[in-house]
Amino acid sequence: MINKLIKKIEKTHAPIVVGLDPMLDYVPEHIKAAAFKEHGETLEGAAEAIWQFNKAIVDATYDLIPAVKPQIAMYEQFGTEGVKAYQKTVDYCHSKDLVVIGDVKRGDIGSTSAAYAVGHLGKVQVGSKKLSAFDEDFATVNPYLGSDGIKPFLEVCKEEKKGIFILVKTSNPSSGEFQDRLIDGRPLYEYVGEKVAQWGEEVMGDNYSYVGAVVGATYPEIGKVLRKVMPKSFILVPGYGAQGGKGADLVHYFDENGLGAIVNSSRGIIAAYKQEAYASFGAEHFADASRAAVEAMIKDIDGALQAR
Ligand SMILES: O=C(O)c1cc(=O)[nH]c(=O)n1[C@@H]1O[C@H](COP(=O)(O)O)[C@@H](O)[C@H]1O
Repeated sequence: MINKLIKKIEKTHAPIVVGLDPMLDYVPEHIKAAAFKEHGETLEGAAEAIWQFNKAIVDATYDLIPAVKPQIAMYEQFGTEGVKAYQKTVDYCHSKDLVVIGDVKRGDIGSTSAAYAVGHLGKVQVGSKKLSAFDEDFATVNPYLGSDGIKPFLEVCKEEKKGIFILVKTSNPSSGEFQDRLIDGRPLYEYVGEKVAQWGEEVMGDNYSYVGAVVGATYPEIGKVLRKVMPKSFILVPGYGAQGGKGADLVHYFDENGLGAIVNSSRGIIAAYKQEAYASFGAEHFADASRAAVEAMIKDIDGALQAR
């Protein structure tokens, strides 16, 4: 899957991923009204609204982008109906040939991680059959439990040729509380980065490993260091747009060929119609606003890469 992701980035010239994080507040009133008319103000109604919202955004942007990243929390808040909307979104994105990064941030003791890995990336044994469940292409993984929480994911990645992005340095304001702590004079994120590089050696694609890393756009100096620590790991870079990251900050996350990183924006794309810059589209044309925001993001990142 890492090879497919890279091919798609080369084809679209867009090292970006659209984050499908559909909070109900971002869904325009006309979509909510139609969903509530059919299902009432219920969890089912909410799930229908976020699904219709996602579908319109995917339809408006899929030809410009290589990948999407649905964040499962936004769906889980609506219970099983929300999880069904997550699944519909994953399947629909696959039908549009998009690479799907399931932002599920899993990781546990070995046996439990194995179940997460099987459910999200692999196939679960049911009687004589092996069945795919969520079937994303990549999943985000939390490394805090150490190697035995990661190894089951590596096994499934090997079998299925899928991938993971392991949290190394997250974009949030308090990420330094633990991740920047010095151990023998070096920050914890560097140790985690080294482990990511090591785990990645076991599951190499053509040029990059199936094991990637998450490094937030909000800490560009750290991104520069970690690019060197993990030369064969693709970096998923969240924190662009709504959290303040800009193209010019991100050039060091990429290799000399403009590969090696993929930048996520969620609210900046899906709720673009609520921003001043795209307000002229209006809520009716929210998906066109998302397309314009994708085009602007590609231009910003490509411009920064060309200028370096
Ligand atoms: O793993 C992630 O994707 C992630 C890691 C991180 O360090 N920071 C981060 O913001 N994310 C996710 O990336 C998305 C960012 O959303 P926006 O700030 O709206 O672009 C959310 O789905 C977050 O959960």
